Amino acid sequence: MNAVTDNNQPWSREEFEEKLRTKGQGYHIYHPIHVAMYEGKLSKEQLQAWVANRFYYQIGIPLKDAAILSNCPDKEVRKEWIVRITDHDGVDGQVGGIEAWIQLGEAVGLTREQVTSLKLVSPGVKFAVDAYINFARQRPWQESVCSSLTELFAPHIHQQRISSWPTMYPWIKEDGLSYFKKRLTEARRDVEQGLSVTLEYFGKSREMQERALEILQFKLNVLWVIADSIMLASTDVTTDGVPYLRQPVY
Ligand SMILES: O=C(O)c1cc(C(=O)O)c2c(n1)C(=O)C(=O)c1cc(C(=O)O)[nH]c1-2
Repeated sequence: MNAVTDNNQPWSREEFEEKLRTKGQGYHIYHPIHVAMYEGKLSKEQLQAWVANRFYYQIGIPLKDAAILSNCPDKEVRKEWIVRITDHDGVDGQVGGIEAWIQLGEAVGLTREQVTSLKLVSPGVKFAVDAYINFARQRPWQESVCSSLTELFAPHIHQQRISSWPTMYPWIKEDGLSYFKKRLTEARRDVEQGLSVTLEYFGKSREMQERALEILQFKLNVLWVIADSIMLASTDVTTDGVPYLRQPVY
């Protein structure tokens, strides 16, 4: 077998999964705002800005999942995928992720209105989240499933917050952490489904496997830009003595 043919061989299922997992090196857990958050270095105002901005991602996720459902003709996949929407919206009297996030907002000292009005959301966060939703509207459903695979890395960052916040930010009410606790189990289940679709669908050729890695990189970029935008919006920057306007005026 010559080198050219060799390069075009698909990776084995295990190798392909390993390549996807290695992408975790670019996860937003390593973004300066998340490192500072973990180390207890954020001010109350910065944490509030993070929670208020991230709310836009939280409400975008069910829209993204509804777009995936609308593109997916496979009933068995839809039956499993639909749970992601009820996880966030709530069902049968149970608090969903969106409500739990609003409660997180209240636990860090924001009002419900401050969170849900979206007045504190920066333009960069809107662009990034909208790009993720639009990707799911426009691309084949298997590509959108692949883009959700940053969830492979999410339990680690959620666990970090559960362990560090009570010590680093004792002023945050303890029940504010319930969103992250709830996601620990949900994300593990989601990842099993997302990974099996991705390994199967993109596993057919090296070209498709490489496409899957590109898609995962796109999603890592979405998360990174969200973090960049929040950091900029919550940091005092001065140009020539003129303070940077932290919140856009609509
Ligand atoms: O707090 C985080 O850092 C974080 C990251 C991610 C992610 O990696 O996309 C998700 C979540 N949280 C999350 O709570 C969540 O429900 C979620 C759904 C998805 C998705 O792409 O479908 N990602 C994430």
